[in-house]
Amino acid sequence: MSKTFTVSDVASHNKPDNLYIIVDQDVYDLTKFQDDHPGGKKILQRVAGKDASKQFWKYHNEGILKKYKAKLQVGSLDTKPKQEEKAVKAEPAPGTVQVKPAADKAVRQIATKTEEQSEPLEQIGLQIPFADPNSVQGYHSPYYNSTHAALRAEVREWIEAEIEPNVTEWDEAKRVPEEIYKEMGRRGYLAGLLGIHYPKEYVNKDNVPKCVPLDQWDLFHELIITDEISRTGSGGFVWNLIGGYGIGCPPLVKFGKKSLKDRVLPGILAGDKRICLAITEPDAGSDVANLTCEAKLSEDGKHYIVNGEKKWITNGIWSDYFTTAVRTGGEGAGGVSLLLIERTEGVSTRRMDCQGVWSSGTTYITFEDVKVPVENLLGKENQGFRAIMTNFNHERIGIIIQCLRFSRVCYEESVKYAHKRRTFGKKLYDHPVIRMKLAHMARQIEASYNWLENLIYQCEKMGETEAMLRLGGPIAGLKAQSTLTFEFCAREASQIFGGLSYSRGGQGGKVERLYRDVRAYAIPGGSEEIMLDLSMRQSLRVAKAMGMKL
Ligand code: HEM
Repeated sequence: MSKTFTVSDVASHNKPDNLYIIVDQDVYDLTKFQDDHPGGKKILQRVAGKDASKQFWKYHNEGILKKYKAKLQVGSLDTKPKQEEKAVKAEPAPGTVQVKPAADKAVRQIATKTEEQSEPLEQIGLQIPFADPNSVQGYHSPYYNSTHAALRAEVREWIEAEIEPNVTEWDEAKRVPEEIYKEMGRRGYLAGLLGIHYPKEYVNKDNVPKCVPLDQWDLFHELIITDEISRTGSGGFVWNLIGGYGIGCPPLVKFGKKSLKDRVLPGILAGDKRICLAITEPDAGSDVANLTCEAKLSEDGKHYIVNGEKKWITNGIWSDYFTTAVRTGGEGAGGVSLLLIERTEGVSTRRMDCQGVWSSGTTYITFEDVKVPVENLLGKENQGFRAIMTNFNHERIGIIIQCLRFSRVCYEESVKYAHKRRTFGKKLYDHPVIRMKLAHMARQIEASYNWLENLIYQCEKMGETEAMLRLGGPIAGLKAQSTLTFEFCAREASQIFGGLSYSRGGQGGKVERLYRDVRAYAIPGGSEEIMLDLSMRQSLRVAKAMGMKL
């Protein structure tokens, strides 16, 4: 791999049975690969022995090289600088600014000189305006310090190197290797996604994030993990890792008995066991108070016997534990409890085929005479409704973070593509109608994201009850705002990519996938209609109780 070639060395490998090309001063042997090349072998034979960088970037994005480099690269040109910058593209798209090492160093010095949160943090990424939160593009922010910057850099490096090149394959296969989930545990990320302090008492001390002192862990660290894994542009991937866990585990941590937590939490936080949230039923979605799955106390009072069905349960097919809403009492909200059901006799799960989030494992569950020890009751009997409602705020914040990053992915992919695709003699970006689309995407993303950061800050500062009362309305409003933003951005990106986002995979692959994922965000966790209505009802009800004057 470390072999050095001159341009004329490469030129001699110019036959179908001896086919080398140059991309960005690296040399690739495509002799065997040409038969498998999805774009055809003749197109490769036409550039055999030549520098094909321009043609390569016309048809592919960064992920391709990340995926195939190790397999196909045989060396580099003698003219290639030894200490090359990390950027993989030959020419950054015009309009994008690569952070220069000197500038980077200066920014780093600023960041380490003081821990004051108002100083700009280290810049990462391509610096395309609005493609990242401006706090990582050298702007001031009151919310972040150097521990946030370090965590973001750590997660981004992992995702770019080991996840992004494989996400499409995993999505098509409708599952993510179990090893990736375990890695979330080993890195200590799972334990940091519970909407509370970092539960270090349940985590092996070698498996915690090294760049953040755990007593400083806050909701912005959680935001960063979710935001960065969402850069993959796959709702299925994100939900595979944190979809079931992020909503199923918090009720166990908050309301589970100590003996139950001691027994099951370490395995879950380590990524060895999986947990999901089972609330929705074939006949009860947003209308949680009317669910029918019943749990009857056995005569000896030692078990609940559970019977019922749950539908659209994320991660259900892979889960060992199900945080389940059951009816233990009479009708309505006052008869609902939360139970941790373990995978045991009487629990059956089957995968559901859905429009989007393919690798998330959407599941139909049946419980038939399942015996659940009373020790597994989370909180008090018939008081589960409140716990479910509190949990919704955390779930919705997660959905908002993901939707806004997916919107950025649609925008970022569009900006890059608009700088390389030419129509009617000019780049797409040079057509005002395309810039208008990008501007409408950016303004919605930025406005929503600033609201998100503000609400997370409020969650950080308020106690749980105050947050539940005063933030339920705004969080519901922002959930609707971000799913609508996501839908808008996916649509506009799709128009910019044209046919490339109509077929699966390739350059428009992320946009095509996200377009299919939109409904998985706009419907669950409270549909847009219910969210908008709740945002008014809840906000005004609470304000009235607090002395609002009309
Ligand atoms: C290291 C060398 C190369 C690798 C590993 C590679 C790999 C791939 C892959 C995986 C695809 C499927 C689409 C995607 O996932 O993006 C593809 C499509 C394609 N490739 Fe390549 N390729 C290479 C070089 C080239 C070169 C040099 C050309 C042109 C001279 C080319 C032209 C195309 C075309 C036209 C398509 C179809 C694009 C479309 O469907 O819109 N490839 N290539």
